[in-house]
Amino acid sequence: LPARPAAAPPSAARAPRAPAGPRGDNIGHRATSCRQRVHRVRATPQRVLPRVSAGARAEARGTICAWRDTSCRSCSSSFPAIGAPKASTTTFARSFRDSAGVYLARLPFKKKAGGLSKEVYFFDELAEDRALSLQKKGAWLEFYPRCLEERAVSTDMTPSYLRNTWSAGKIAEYYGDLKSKPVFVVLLREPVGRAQSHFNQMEELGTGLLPKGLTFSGFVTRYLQNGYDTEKKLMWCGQYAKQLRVWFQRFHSSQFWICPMKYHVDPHRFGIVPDLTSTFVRWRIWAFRVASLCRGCT
Ligand SMILES: Nc1ncnc2c1ncn2[C@@H]1O[C@H](COP(=O)(O)OS(=O)(=O)O)[C@@H](OP(=O)(O)O)[C@H]1O
Repeated sequence: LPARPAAAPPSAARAPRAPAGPRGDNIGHRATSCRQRVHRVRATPQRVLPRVSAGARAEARGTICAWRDTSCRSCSSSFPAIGAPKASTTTFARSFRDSAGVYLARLPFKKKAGGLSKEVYFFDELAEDRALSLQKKGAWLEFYPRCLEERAVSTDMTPSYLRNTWSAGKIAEYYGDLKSKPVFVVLLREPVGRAQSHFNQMEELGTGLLPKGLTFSGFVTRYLQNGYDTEKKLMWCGQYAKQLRVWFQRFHSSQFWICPMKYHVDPHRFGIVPDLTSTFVRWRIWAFRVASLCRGCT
């Protein structure tokens, strides 16, 4: 990973000296009494706040500058869906991205869907071979909307992150001091059904990653006999407890929104919430107006 950009030098972070206030606020004034001196000390930190319009300030309230770098004003993903593969993440992504204020990365090299991308693979091993990579951190952020637009949530829904033990570390390193801010969506499906769905997809795609003639039932039998797993680790993909343990070592467990797939695709049947997705989205949009990550919003 590249080193995090160095913090801006103190002189750059410091706001220019304010002119003498006309209304008796003594910021920038010479303190002439003890009382004024105390007031001045308290007021000083406010001087580093950006001088932006009231509307923009309201929008930015509660957002956090990741790098204190005003050259880039794009917002990183604050709400990644990390898995699991074949657990209805595409359905989730579709309903979610149609909600107001929700943004997916728009990748110029992607032809379909106007470049909108559910799966970015930025924190995956694949990222190293792609146009996006951790080495191009700034380039990645440019694909997200700018701060202070009507953005509530920006997201990356790459379901392979959950199973990849390295993705948690990459994300934690990337966010650094702000790693307590993102919230991760995890949809989980009954593991054998998940594996079968994945197996079928690999067969249909003809990836060549399955041994010739192997049926799903033969695969399960071999797994039960000697722990055999395919090259794509289809059985490992369903071992959520082990995977989440790695994530919980990097992030606090309260940062994970974990939902069994059956509740997501058929909430009525379980009498949970009449419309789980939209309720969830509304709640999250509210939450992320407060907690979203952004870069350079000063
Ligand atoms: N609404 C609803 N109801 C029932 N089942 C649903 C629904 N949405 C998605 N699915 C099933 O989820 C499987 C695809 O999951 P993903 O979209 O996560 O796949 S992927 O990882 O993005 O490739 C895939 O499972 P299989 O059909 O067993 O392959 C989809 O049928």
